[in-house]
Parts: sequence; C-alpha cells; structure tokens
Amino acid sequence: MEERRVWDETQLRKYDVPLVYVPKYRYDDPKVQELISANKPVIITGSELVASALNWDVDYLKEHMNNSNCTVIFSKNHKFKYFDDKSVRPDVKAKFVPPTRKVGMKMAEFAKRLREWKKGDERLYLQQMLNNTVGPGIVHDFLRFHWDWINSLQKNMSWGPLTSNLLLIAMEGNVTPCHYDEQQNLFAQIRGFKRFIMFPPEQFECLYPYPVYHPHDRQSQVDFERPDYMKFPKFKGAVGHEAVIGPGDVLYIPIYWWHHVESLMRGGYTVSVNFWYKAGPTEKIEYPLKGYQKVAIMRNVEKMLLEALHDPQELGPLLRALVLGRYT
Ligand SMILES: O=C(O)C(=O)[C@H]1CC[C@@H](C(=O)O)C1
Ligand SMILES: [Zn+2]
Repeated sequence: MEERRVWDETQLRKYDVPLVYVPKYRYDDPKVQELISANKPVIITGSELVASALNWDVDYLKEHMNNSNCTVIFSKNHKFKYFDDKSVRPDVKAKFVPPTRKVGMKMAEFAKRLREWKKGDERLYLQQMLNNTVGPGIVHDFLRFHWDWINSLQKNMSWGPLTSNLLLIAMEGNVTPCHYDEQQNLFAQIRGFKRFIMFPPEQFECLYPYPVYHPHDRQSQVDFERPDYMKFPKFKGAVGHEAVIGPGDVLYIPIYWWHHVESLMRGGYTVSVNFWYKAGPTEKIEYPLKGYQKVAIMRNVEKMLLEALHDPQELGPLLRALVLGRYT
C-alpha cells in the first residue's frame, strides 16, 4: 500500500550525484537476509528492533540518563566531519585544524541548549555510546530491544560480536560527511527522519579517502557541496544509493560502504541508535577479490609503506615508480 509521506524532497540537501534507491523490505522477508549476506544495503521495516525506545525524546532521556556524561560535538556549520587525532604523528597533528570540538555534558544541559538554540549559534550533535551509566529506565528499554531477531541475524551472517551502540541526537539539518567504517552496522531510527547516500567500496576511486595516517582517515576528501573536480575528477563517476528512514526503520550499512548522513532539514531533532558489529571471519577466499577486500589491502599497503618510508611525502613517488609504465 502507498505509504503516507511525512516529509518531502525540499527537506533533502541537493548534491550533484546521481542516486538509485535502497530497497525496502519487511524484516521477515527472505530478501533481507539475501541482501545482507551479499553486503548490500537494505531498509528493514517492521522489525520492532527498538520499539521499546520509540518514546526516547530528550525529555525522557533527560529523566532516565541524566547521570551519564554525554559527548556533544559542536560545529560552526551543519557539517560534523569525524576526526581522530589521538593516534596520528605529532607533525601531522600540529598541522591539523579540527573542524569541530567535543564537550562532555549531562543530557539535561544538552536538552536546554537544543531548546534555546538560535540561528548563528554553533550546532550541536550528541553522539554517546550507551554504557552502564544510564539509568534503570534506559536499561529496561534496552533489554526489551528485539534481541532475538538481531542476534539470529548476527549468527546467520556469522558476524563478530556487537561492539557498541551509539546514541545519536542530531539537530535538524546536521550532516555527517561521507566516510566508511570497518564494522557491520544496523542503524535504527527512533525519532525524525534521516537520509543516507551510500556508495559501495568499489567506488573507492571516486571518493578519494584521506591518507590512513590523517586524522580524517576513512573520510572522503570530496566536499559534496562544492566538489573540486580538478582534484577529484573521478567523483563525476560516483553513483549513490539513497535511503530515507523514519521511526521504526532499520538501515543495514554494509561494512566498508561509504555513507553520507543527514537529518532532514525542518524535520526537528532526530534520535537514532546504531548497532556496530565486528566483521565475521572470511570463509573461503574467492578470486577476483571483492571491493572491500581490496580496500583492506590498500590500507595495509599504505600502513606498511609509511612504516618503512617514515616520510609520507615519499609514498607517492615510490608508488608512482612502482606502477607507472610497469603496471599501467
Ligand atoms: O552509524 C554510523 O556508521 C555513523 O557514521 C554514525 C556517526 C554519525 C551518525 C549520523 O547518523 O550522522 C551515523
Ligand atoms: Zn559511519
């Protein structure tokens, strides 16, 4: 049956990227397991995975997890580009200008700042792992997640252990720029609508990730709002897979798949919880290798060469000498 549209295209940001739609199936449709085992994205409806949390708004969370110290990211614009400058070399860190800043605060303070936010203020994005500091009400809701469904999925897909659940509370219009993660991800939407633009690992060449030693490792260098086609010409060839999810929907984000994420403009703040799983063991190696396996190999080659060469500036010339006129 035709579903009632509660959002419209004007709430989506416009990018110069052709899009195809991510398919949507009910959780008990065999197509869901078929697509997930093929590492393809799918919107899963009716799973009731986080039905016990559909009442998680900031007032309820303020009530039931106000002892938790939450990580809140502040940005001068709508983009919240992830960075990790803990493990980078001192010379790289010295040159790096963090695009956002992180502050620890209680849910009550976050709720207050959200309520009192006005145009021109820094935007906020709460991103906090659910841990044992949450109150009994949250634990009660968490225990009533539809664990037997997601545990059977984890088992059938031979995924590794659940590593964490990230609670995400974003202001309307917030954007997490395009990046990939090295874990399987079931992304559950609780409040508001989120739009994902995803790309398979095979499109690595179109998305130009930062070097692995950079604080923005795993993030695309391409600014989707103003793509530099001189520097990143292959971005013209990128084709995105679009998914818009709302309360009760779960999106499967396959390991190594790129994803750009945005909370719809004029849609109010959004609440989501993700489920990150370690990858399962690779059964039989089949050739030719899959895209994500080649990405993993390239990461290892970069790390090994950086270890051997010491100076990142030497990596390009060495790889050019290795490849040009010999493998091309
Ligand atoms: O679940 C993931 O893989 C993520 O990237 C989360 C971190 C930023 C989040 C967002 O929804 O904007 C999604
Ligand atoms: Zn991610």
